[in-house]
Amino acid sequence: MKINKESSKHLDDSQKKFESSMNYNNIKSTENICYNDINGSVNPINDINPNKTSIKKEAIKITFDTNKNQDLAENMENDDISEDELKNENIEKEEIESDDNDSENNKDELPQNNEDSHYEKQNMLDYKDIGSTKDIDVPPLLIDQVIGHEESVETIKKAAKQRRNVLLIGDPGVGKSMIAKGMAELLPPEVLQDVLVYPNAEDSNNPLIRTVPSGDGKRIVMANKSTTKGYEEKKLIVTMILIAGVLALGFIYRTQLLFAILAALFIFFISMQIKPKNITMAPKLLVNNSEKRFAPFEDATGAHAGALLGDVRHDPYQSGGLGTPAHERVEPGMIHKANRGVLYIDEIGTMTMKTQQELLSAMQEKKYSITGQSENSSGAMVRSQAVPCDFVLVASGNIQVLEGMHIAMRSRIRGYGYEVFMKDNMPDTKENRKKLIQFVAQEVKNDGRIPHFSPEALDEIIREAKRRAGKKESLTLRLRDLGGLVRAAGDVAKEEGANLVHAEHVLTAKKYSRTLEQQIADRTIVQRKEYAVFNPEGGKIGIVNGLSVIGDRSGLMLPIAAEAAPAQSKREGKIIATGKLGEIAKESVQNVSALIKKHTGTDISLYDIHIQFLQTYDGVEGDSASVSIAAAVISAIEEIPIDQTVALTGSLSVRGDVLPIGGATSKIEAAAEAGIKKVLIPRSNMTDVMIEKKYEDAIEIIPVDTLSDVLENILIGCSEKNSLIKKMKKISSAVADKVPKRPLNACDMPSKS
Ligand SMILES: Nc1ncnc2c1ncn2[C@@H]1O[C@H](COP(=O)(O)OP(=O)(O)OP(=O)(O)O)[C@@H](O)[C@H]1O
Repeated sequence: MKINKESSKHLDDSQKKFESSMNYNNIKSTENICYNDINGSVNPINDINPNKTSIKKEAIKITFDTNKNQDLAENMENDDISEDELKNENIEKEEIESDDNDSENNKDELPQNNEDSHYEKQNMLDYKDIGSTKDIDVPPLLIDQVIGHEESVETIKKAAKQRRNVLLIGDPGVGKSMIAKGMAELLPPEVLQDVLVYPNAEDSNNPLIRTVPSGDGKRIVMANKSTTKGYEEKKLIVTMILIAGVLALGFIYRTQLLFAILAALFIFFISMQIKPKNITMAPKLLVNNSEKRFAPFEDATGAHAGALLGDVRHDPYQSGGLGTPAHERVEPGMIHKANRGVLYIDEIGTMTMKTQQELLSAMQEKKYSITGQSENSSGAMVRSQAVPCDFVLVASGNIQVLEGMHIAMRSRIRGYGYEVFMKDNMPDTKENRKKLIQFVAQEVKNDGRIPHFSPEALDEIIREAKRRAGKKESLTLRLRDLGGLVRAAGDVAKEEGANLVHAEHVLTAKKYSRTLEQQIADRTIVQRKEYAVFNPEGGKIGIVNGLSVIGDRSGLMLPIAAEAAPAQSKREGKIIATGKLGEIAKESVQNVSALIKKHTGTDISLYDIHIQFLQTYDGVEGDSASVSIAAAVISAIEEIPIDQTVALTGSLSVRGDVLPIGGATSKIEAAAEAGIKKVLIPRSNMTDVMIEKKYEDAIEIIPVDTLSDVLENILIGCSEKNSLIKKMKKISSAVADKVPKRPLNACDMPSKS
């Protein structure tokens, strides 16, 4: 086993942070920490550390143990650690300790950081004190159930008070529609109105509109109905008497029977047509708010023009006065139903410009006439008086939605309201974990079919929220997805007849609730292995195992091949990249050429360099493959093989520094799934790593800072590799500064720890 000294200090930080995330206190060292696994057996913390690799175990000991040398000596016995390495470890330890001391001394300078770490160590999560989520009170108001968007909620409360429009921009499932619904609860319900539509005696195609306080509309229509009922009963009796009389005469005068039947039918038909004035003038209740406790909330997402703006139904019997009166065919739109309430439109940019324009004029005028939306329908002849539609618009979508949004609409929201950008994660603090627990309690209550969650199950949910955040010290706010896991875990527990959801139910649910992208990624890995697109063994020139992300959080192996051929053009060589590259990916390919020239001294203008993203039919975007591209190209030019047991990811700056990327955890998991033994990731991503327990022993995670770190870890071949690294050091002083102080590793094949 080899010790990666570079990573030890970093691991120290990661370990401390992870430890605190696990809600363990009263510990003297990491060795005291145990947890129960699915099978109920007690395991040391090393087994649940996401950053844990064989190397990291050592690093942790170095960090926490007082008898370090003794441990190292033990490790030497168990593993192949040389005395030199032991010395280096001592130096490393001293460095770590002095760093720690430094940070102690810098306490005053860095109050925030130290406060945080102190806080992480000292505070216990309160949720261990609760029996289950049953003990958690769910706030009655929806707006108070919104987790993690305190600033947005404040803005919404302000907007509700002043009846302002709001534009919510954020990722799917972060609670935009929930906030909009919550806003409706904050608007005063006592000012609601009902809307009635009456026929217009002078112009039947222009029905009249009347607004009354909410509840009155229903009363007026009911009163009218009871009058109508009495009249209809009387009319029926008279009609029956007349028909009976005529038929009786027909029977008396047998020869006239046929006439009598025809006369009876005629009487029946006429009586159907007779309607006194008070009935023909009966109103139709267009908007009924009588039952509403809160201001109305109308979700008009994806509504077509008729549903949004109101419509008048077609009547094939319009001519001759035999059809349904125009006012009875008038149908309200969502803008009218949302009067004095909230009209919510998700993905507003997908609405046609015409509909957005109409919506805009409705917002400006606060009233909007209803007319038939189809030009070929008789409804288009009808136009009601203006119907009130004084709503608060809450529009939402992701950032791209702005492109499809009518410019005047956006300006109107900005001028008379607020624009809110919603977060997709929140800091991992005690307070926020409590909020997540409240979220689980809410989801259980709202679902109504699943059992409550035990503290260990909550622990597992919080850990998953941390993983899904994909960012250090953060918890995800994509709570719709997390709610899916809560429900799936509840279903598993229910199936087993458990009274509470336990940690093992959450773990089982995680298997069932894999996203489509995760399933596709799994299948792609199997396929690529089958067809030998990549093979995690040995070394190959110009082929590197890159890593990418599909969907939200699914990693995928991205094999990249590079080939360098003498330039065909005398003036300069070309970089030719294939595999459906997006703009950012193309730019990163260009940047790599500058880097290679600068850092290896090779004039790549002498070559035509072909870079292929193997089997990427869906395209590649982002620059997180730039490190991989650089490694593949350097390997191709210098003809030094690349270790195929290693995968890597990272964005390369033009100075050769490896910069952080997104989706570190899922990329590492994808690499482990593909049988990769080592993965190189940017050092600054180390604290983001929260890999699943099952991958912990399968893969070694190595943090890298610079391109030379990458090459050191990925190239195979003793003399060529060393001379390349030396050349790089010599050529670029910038790189030389970044090269680690430690001596070069002995050249060897990758370790199989
Ligand atoms: N911040 C949050 N606090 C509490 N629950 C949340 C939050 N975000 C999402 N949820 C849960 O997820 C569900 C779906 O959220 P919601 O529909 O509001 O998301 P959205 O941002 O509007 O998504 P989309 O843009 O896809 O419509 C909510 O009903 C709630 O159960």
